Amino acid sequence: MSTTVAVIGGGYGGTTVAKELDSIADVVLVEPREDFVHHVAALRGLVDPEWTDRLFYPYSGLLERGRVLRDRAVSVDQDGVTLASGGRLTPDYVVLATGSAYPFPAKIDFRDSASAKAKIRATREELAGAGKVLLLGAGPVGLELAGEVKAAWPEKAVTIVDPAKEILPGFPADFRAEIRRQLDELGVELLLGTALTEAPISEPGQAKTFTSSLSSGGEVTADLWFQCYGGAPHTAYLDGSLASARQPSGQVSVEADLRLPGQPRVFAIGDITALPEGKLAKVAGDHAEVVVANIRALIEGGELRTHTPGGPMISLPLGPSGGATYAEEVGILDAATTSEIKGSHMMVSRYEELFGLA
Ligand SMILES: Cc1cc2nc3c(=O)[nH]c(=O)nc-3n(C[C@H](O)[C@H](O)[C@H](O)COP(=O)(O)OP(=O)(O)OC[C@H]3O[C@@H](n4cnc5c(N)ncnc54)[C@H](O)[C@@H]3O)c2cc1C
Repeated sequence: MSTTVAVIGGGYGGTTVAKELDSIADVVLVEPREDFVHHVAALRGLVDPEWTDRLFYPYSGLLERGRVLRDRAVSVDQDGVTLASGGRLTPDYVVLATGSAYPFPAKIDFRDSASAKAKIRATREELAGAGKVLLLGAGPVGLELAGEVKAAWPEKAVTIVDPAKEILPGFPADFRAEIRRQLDELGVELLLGTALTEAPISEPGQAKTFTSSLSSGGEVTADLWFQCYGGAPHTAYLDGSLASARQPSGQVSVEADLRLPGQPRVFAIGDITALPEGKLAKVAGDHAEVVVANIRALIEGGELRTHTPGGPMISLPLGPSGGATYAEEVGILDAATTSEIKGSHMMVSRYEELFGLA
């Protein structure tokens, strides 16, 4: 009888595990969304109408033998998975790959793709009519969104506000300086070490002019704002003896072989893991490779592999032709290289291949 594997969450990590185990195990991928959403390109999808449809990939092309169950795990314990539909799975192995939530437009919280696309299009219309755009948060999402807005509408005023004193802590000063130089060149106003003293009167993404005071003195007026901070891992479903692996942050503790402590049959990968490394699709893919190798070893025999968290890395486009990239092995890469490796194509060909569209 074939080994059964339930993969919970069909994002960057989960789809890789499901696809790669499809030929050696009976795989069930549990995912509430109608389509895979290529969130790495979500901000391009907001500003550029040609990109909106390119964010969505049907799960139907992913697996040959296994199935994709359009459902949601409401409880996962040491013995199996309880689904929102009421069903129960009791596989040999469970891979938790439920990722994280992030405010729109960086992540899109609709499970049906028509509603998701309608929300993106409606927000783009609001954005198109706004002269002054305020982004709260100068992390990778706020900075990338500033670059996308400026690339699509150079005439708009874009201001980023963040209480931190510096952008992108943990990255080399030269990298931060290069990003700041390009933001200056684009005319993006960066207000660091300050915060709004009261919340904007409008909803995020809604065109409605407001003025708010800044904690450092002065005020800021904008026609529309977005929240560019506040990611949170999806792990509330952990139950039974798995619940103790859940940290106060919501992240899940894992051993070096990516199993939950004391759990021989339950793995976790990607954004939910409590590992000291960047929360990246690239990292979720690295975790997926280790888990695929380990489930294979558990089925066929052999040594288990371990994952060692890597150093800081980022590829930060500022529009299709701007931005910079940093990784320890390569150092700082310029705008042209960043455009070549990410900004011009947002890595869609990888997903066209994964979902059988290439
Ligand atoms: C704007 C933006 C740009 C980014 N750019 C890059 C980049 O250039 N390079 C890079 O490497 N990373 C990038 N990232 C980070 C990257 O998107 C995440 O690190 C990555 O999505 C994590 O993958 P994951 O598999 O852990 O989870 P996710 O991709 O978040 O997938 C989790 C899946 O689980 C599903 N799920 C959630 N709860 C349940 C449940 N209870 N039951 C079943 N399914 C569930 C969700 O619907 C989702 O489909 C970017 C992120 C954003 C927001």
